[in-house]
Amino acid sequence: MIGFISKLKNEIATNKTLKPMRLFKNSNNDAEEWNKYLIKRTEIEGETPLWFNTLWLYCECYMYRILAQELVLTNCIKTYDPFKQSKQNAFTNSLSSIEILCSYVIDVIYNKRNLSIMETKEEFMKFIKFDLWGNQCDLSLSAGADVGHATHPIQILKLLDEDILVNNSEFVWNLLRKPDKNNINIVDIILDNAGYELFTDFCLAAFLIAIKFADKIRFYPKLYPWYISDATINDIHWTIEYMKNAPNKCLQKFADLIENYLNNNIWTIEIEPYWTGPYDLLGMKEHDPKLHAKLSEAKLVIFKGDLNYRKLVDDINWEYTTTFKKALRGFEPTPILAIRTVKSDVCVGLLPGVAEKIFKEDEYWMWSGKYGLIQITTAGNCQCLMNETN
Ligand SMILES: O=P(O)(O)OC[C@@]1(O)O[C@H](CO)[C@@H](O)[C@@H]1O
Ligand SMILES: [Mn+2]
Repeated sequence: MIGFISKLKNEIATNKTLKPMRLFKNSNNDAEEWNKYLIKRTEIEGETPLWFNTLWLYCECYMYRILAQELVLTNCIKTYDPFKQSKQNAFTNSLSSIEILCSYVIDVIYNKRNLSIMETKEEFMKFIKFDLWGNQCDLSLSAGADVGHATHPIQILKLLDEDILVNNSEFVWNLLRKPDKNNINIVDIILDNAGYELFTDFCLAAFLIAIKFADKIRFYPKLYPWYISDATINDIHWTIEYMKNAPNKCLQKFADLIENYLNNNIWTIEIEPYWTGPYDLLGMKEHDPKLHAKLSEAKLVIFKGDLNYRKLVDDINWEYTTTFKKALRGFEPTPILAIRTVKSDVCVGLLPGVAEKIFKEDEYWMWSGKYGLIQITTAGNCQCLMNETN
């Protein structure tokens, strides 16, 4: 593996071609699909894709996928996750924020059962924001260097409101509070990072169940180690186990609640290879119609994070004022909610002049994760509600 990695690093640094992945006998994973995609890109580009010349989204995903493939091909480290320790550190580095948030969640779920509708709405808006800012912690942006959440997650919330460039939480509230046509209200969460962000996903999911906005939450982790910090099923189980054995009573209580949800299929963990495949999300209907149909059963699908956003809008440098719905180009198995801090240079749904104004203040704003988006397809052309919940 070390030999493979140094060769790969050299090929990247010297702008060599991307190579087909090695397959193994009776392979039943999607490496062949990746190889087909390489042929397709070769046709489109008129030559074999080169590391510096091909699409960033494609070659970056390919890098993680070929690394996973080489690991799978070994005899003794097939299931080794090279990023496991970094992900676990990302969680423990954020413990003080996690404990504060956890006692808040436990209080809302167990002690505040009789909230008025307005109070519930206020909490709803907060839980979405906790989940948004959780996305600031990713190990890909920091190139693997330690990350953690260190500020007080509740006190800081109001101060961060001006950094939410689009906040469609009101539309999300209106969608979820209406009873579904089906009897069972499903919310799907396409997860992003393990560590603090995954914990905020748990908080939002538990809150949605507590206020009966969802009967079932389906979590979708990554099948392979991905973008350093993305959550795999092992990371989910490790997180719950850690919480269960932590000295903090709130963490233990929350872990019990989560286990109860999982044992009763109120929460499920769904393994789908599509998220680590070569296609953007518009391609799902053609390449994985079953998954597309599955998502359409949900009342809402939440896509967490920057990479999912890039896949939603196909990493196209849309005008910043293009509507979110338009940038999705027809991918809408059900209403789609993107909760993402801006860490790469794609962004849609802004009011005219907003992007230009921020560029004047900070030319690197699109790479920093300072700004957030809460964007839903049902907002249609009203995507520009700025901080409507303030
Ligand atoms: O999807 P996430 O975890 O929010 O962000 C992943 C990320 O840091 O990785 C890429 C750079 O390697 C960018 O797309 C993005 O900034
Ligand atoms: Mn990630």
